[in-house]
Amino acid sequence: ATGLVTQDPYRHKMWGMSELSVSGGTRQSPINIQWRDSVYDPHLKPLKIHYDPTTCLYIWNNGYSFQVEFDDSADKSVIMGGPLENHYRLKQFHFHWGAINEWGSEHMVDSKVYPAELHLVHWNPVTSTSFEEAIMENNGLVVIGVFLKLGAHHAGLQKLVDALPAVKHKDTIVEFDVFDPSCLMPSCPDYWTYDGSLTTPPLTESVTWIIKKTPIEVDQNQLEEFRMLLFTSAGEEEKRMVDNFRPLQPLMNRTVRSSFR
Ligand SMILES: Cc1cc(C)cc(S(N)(=O)=O)c1
Ligand SMILES: [Zn+2]
Repeated sequence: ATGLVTQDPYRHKMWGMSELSVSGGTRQSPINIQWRDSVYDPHLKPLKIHYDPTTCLYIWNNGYSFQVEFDDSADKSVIMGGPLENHYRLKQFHFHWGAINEWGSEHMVDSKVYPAELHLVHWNPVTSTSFEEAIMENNGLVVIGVFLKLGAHHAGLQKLVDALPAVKHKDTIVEFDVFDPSCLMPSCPDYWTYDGSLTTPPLTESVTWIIKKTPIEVDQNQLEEFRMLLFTSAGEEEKRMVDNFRPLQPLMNRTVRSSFR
């Protein structure tokens, strides 16, 4: 993983390992999850996921990743259970990936890095009145992380991949209706959970992370489609959208809990 340092993905942005952690940063993300240091918590419940496919709105390229946005004006696509005290609404999901299959994920497991990582971002409608407010709230957000590994073709992901050429450039958008992101979840219920932060600005320490233990499989062509997106807007000199992951952050005084023995 030392190679990663020279591959500092956001070398053109000062919020990787090199910047002063945000607000005294005691709970920054991503982290390396040391399996043997994680603590089984028998009080952790199974995660309950109820996504309504008709809440899917559109896909857009935000200059960091491609993002699928959902209608979060009601409790239609929600998660509950797991480490959570109440339900959280799905707002968006996006991915992080590398230029090659040897790296790309933000979190690692025993220093193993995956070629990509899916983040499903949810906010707490009980303690916040909007997603924007929840970003600034302690535990205002829950992000589910799912690792992607190279393997079989993923039929559910392909619908998303087929739309990517329409959002090649930064700030482009395409309608995307009726998609159920549950198809991107592994069937294995096991997860780790820890308190962390956003991995992109504003890097606020408002996230309860739920990292699924089992990766989903996608094929080479699907990963290569991610890598054909651009960081840059139409008309600018093209910069391929790759290595859009933040470097590992110090664990500091945190314990990662597991839902499984
Ligand atoms: C709210 C939010 C926005 C963005 C762009 C990225 C995240 S992350 N990578 O921490 O899941 C969260
Ligand atoms: Zn993310």
